[in-house]
Amino acid sequence: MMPSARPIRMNKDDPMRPNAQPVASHFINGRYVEDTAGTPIPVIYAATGERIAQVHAATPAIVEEALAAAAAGQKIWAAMSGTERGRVLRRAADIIRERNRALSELETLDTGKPMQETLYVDATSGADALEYFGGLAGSLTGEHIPLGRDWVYTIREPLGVCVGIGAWNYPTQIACWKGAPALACGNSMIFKPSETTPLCALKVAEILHEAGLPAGVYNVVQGMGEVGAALVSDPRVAKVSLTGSVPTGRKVYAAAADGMKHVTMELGGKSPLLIFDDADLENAVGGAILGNFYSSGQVCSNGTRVFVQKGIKEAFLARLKERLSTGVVMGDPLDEAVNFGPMVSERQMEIVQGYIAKGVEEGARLVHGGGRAQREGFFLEPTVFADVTDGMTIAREEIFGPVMAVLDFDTEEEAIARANDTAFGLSAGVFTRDFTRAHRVIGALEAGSCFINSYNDAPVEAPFGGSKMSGVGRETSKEAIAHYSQVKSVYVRMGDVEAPF
Ligand SMILES: NC(=O)c1ccc[n+]([C@@H]2O[C@H](COP(=O)([O-])OP(=O)(O)OC[C@H]3O[C@@H](n4cnc5c(N)ncnc54)[C@H](O)[C@@H]3O)[C@@H](O)[C@H]2O)c1
Repeated sequence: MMPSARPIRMNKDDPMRPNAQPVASHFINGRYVEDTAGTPIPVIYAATGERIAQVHAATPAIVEEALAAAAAGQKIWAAMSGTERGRVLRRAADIIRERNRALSELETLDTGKPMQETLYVDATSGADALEYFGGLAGSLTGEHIPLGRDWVYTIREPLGVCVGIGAWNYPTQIACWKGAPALACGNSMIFKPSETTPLCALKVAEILHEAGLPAGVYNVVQGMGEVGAALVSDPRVAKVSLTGSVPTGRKVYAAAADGMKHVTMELGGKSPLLIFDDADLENAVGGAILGNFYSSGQVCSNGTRVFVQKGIKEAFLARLKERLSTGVVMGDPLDEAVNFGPMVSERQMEIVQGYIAKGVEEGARLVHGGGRAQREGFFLEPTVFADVTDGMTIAREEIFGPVMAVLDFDTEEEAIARANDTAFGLSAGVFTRDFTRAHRVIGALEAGSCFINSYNDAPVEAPFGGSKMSGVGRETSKEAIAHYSQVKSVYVRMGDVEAPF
């Protein structure tokens, strides 16, 4: 058992670099906990390939400790008023904002994403979620349904112990997007971060407890798939929220179904971005850059199939190439001048390199990038393929890297049909100056999170999530409340019971 709160220590060998090594691997029942019998998980800084920390996967004893703590903590938490719960969440949001720089540095070390992103997006959006759901916590009420003399009232109740399982691209945000609505509703949470990025969620847990969260209400355990699977199948768990790939989603959904548990599935995508001839060229190019190269392309909602109408195609490609040639600054992501970081891991880099090779092999025209950057770490160049056709592998499978596929189209109807010809349905975007068309096209696209003349905005006030194979349920916004609570309905008879005999 270790002390529960401390700032990120500076590295003794390099005083300019924060020390990534956490106090211990897990955070359970309000404190850091270690069990070195668990499989070691190295934390690799993607910009250099060096090992910067190590944690241990949870042993069965750690999983049991977390489940017992979450079950006990949930009872205490649910007995508090919504306003009291909300106050804790809002206080945690304030602490996160005060420590934004240190938390952003940790996010950069965990993921390799540039400080230019992490300073403004990661801890900040986590704080937004805690603040937003903290604000809602006091108003999560049922309703009164009059039935003549009788009446029904409903009570919005927590589900119980919730399990959150994270992907590696937004470790702080995912820990908060799942934790904040769960806790606002009176649930407890056990969060298992991705084994690739185990550091940030520990800080979220630490800060929540510093803000007054009762012990056991938000716990973090480390581990690979089997730790996630052990949590999902435990009968004490009422709900599972996964952010991950479709193959993992299938497994987790099936395991949750066995215990009839609630699920939220935030899975992968191969989203279409439609650019019409009349679009503002600069904004369309900007949208395509945001939707393909932010976080080095490691964003689930990315618009990686960029359908460009033939009349604007050459101008679009020329301007895109120009902006990529002059604007990309690669380097140590801790340097705030850098705007393009590495792949999260060597493995992810190799997966993306495999897709680039496939693109070339299947006849797509490489118009920019395509190679590994000549530097240490797992950097790939931002890559653009033109003349991509619908059947090519790079147009069908999620790549999760900085690879844009540009496809041509003639008519609106054709673009919609081709955009929808995918098993995924996470996001979709349209760039046009014709607003009637914009709304008509978005209305016809099969996707959960859509954009008009913009791409990849994710404010906490708006629902986020996918349709088709991209997922079930919604995160963020008031919609998330329905996925972390259940309604009890109570019939109240004011007169006598009329029984048949
Ligand atoms: N829709 C979204 O909100 C969203 C956001 C980010 C990432 N993603 C998706 O996540 C994927 C990339 O992340 P990843 O490579 O970490 O995904 P992944 O599916 O490999 O792993 C996700 C998480 O599931 C865990 N896991 C693996 N097998 C499990 C099992 N059998 N039971 C329980 N847990 C298990 C992993 O340890 C990890 O924590 C991409 O497909 C991306 O699109 C989706």
